[in-house]
Formats: sequence, structure tokens, C-alpha cells
Amino acid sequence: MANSTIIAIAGASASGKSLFASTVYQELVAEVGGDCIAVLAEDAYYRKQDHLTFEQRCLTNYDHPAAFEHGLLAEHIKQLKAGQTVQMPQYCYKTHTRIDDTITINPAKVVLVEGILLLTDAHLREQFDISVFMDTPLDVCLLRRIRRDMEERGRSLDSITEQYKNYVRPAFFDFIAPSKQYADLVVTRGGKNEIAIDIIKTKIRQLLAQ
Ligand SMILES: Nc1ncnc2c1ncn2[C@@H]1O[C@H](COP(=O)(O)OP(=O)(O)O)[C@@H](O)[C@H]1O
Ligand SMILES: Nc1ccn([C@@H]2O[C@H](COP(=O)(O)O)[C@@H](O)[C@H]2O)c(=O)n1
Repeated sequence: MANSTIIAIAGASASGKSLFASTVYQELVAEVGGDCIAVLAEDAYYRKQDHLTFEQRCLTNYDHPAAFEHGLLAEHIKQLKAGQTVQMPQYCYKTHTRIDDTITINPAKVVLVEGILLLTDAHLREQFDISVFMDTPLDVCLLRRIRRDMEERGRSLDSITEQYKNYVRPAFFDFIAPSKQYADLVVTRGGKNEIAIDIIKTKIRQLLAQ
């Protein structure tokens, strides 16, 4: 299957990107089937850090573009567009590195890609047909991140606070907020904005009908 449409969903950490992408995916996949739509996560492309100790990995700045293998993500998007299957890496936030398994992603007419720094990279931007920016207020993102990182990513309140002050907040102002200019659509209120979800679903249905 060639000529896929690639839809990027960017925005701050815990702005609702994953929820937005998975809601669109789940609601459409029931209707159109798994062959038509696929999801990639930028987080899956965090660099492998097997050569570092756990203590060293805790010091990495995970909000800087250098933390990601964006070249591999761009390559995978190109392969999907060319009708080829890719092996998306799997990432573990508890060990701060990839696990050995991969997830097979088959080419699909519409591919959703979600992640914090997607719109900051010119090579990636060239691959996107539609770009969405989740414009959730930063204090709301922080509250959601604290809860999520404690419940799902094995973090303490102290470690979340330190990482937020040193890396997450500065990266939002240095990289993420300036990348909003590249978005076609800006979504407020996070991953449960039903009107925005419906707009993207309607656009995808149109693409699938072509
Ligand atoms: N509009 C919303 N209302 C309530 N909770 C939300 C909303 N959007 C996202 N969340 C919750 O906030 C947390 C972060 O959302 P997530 O989609 O993982 O963000 P991101 O992928 O941008 O980091 C999750 O626990 C998610 O369920
Ligand atoms: N080992 C890691 C890797 C990443 N992070 C944080 O994840 C954020 C991006 O993922 P979202 O789902 O929140 O968009 C990013 O802000 C990193 O700080 C981490 O804490 N540990």
C-alpha cells in the first residue's frame, strides 16, 4: 500500500497525545479495520542505553532531541509510506532503555504518529501530511504527569520534581512551544476533546473513502 497519509500529534508531555491518538485509533479501527490505520509512538524511538548503568541512565535529558533516534523514526515512516512493514522498537520507562521485543507495524492508509518533539525536526516534518498540536496548559500537564509517572512509570515525587525543573519545563519553552507554528490544527483541553477527535476521524474517513 503506497501513498499513506501521515498524521503527527505533538505537544507537551502529558498533554494528552497518546490518549488522543489511541481514542481516534480505537474508535476507527472498529469501523474500518486494522489494515487501514496504524499508530507509531516517538517514545519508542528513544535511544538504546544498554551501555550505561541504571544510575547513568537516570541522568539523561529525555526531553532533548538528542535522546531520540529520529533518523530511524523517519526511515520507518518512509518504509510504511512505501508499503513496507516495520518493526517499531519498544521502550521501558522504568529501565530507561529499549526492550528486546519489537512491534510489527503493517503499512496502512493512515498512520498516526504521536510524540513531544515531532514538529521540531525538519526531516520528520517533511513526512507529515497533517500536524496536530495538543495545547493543554502546562500546569494541567504537570498534574497529569505527576500522577501518571508515579502510577505507571515507577517514579517518586522527588525524581519527577527534579526532572521537571531541570529538563521537562525548559524543553517545553526551548523546543515544543516554538514547534506549534508548524501545526495545522491546535487542540485545547487534551486527549478528551471530543470535537477535535471527531474532526480527525471525519478527515480519516474521507481519506479512506478516496
Ligand atoms: N482531557 C483529559 N482529561 C483527563 N485526563 C486526561 C485528559 N487527557 C489526558 N489525560 C490523562 O493524562 C495522562 C497523560 O495523558 P497522555 O495521553 O498519556 O499524555 P501524553 O501522551 O501527551 O504524554 C493520562 O493518564 C491520560 O489518561
Ligand atoms: N526514560 C525516560 C524517557 C522519557 N521520559 C519522559 O517522557 C516524556 C515523553 O513522553 P510523554 O508520554 O510524556 O509524551 C518526556 O517528557 C521525558 O521526560 C522519562 O521520564 N524517562
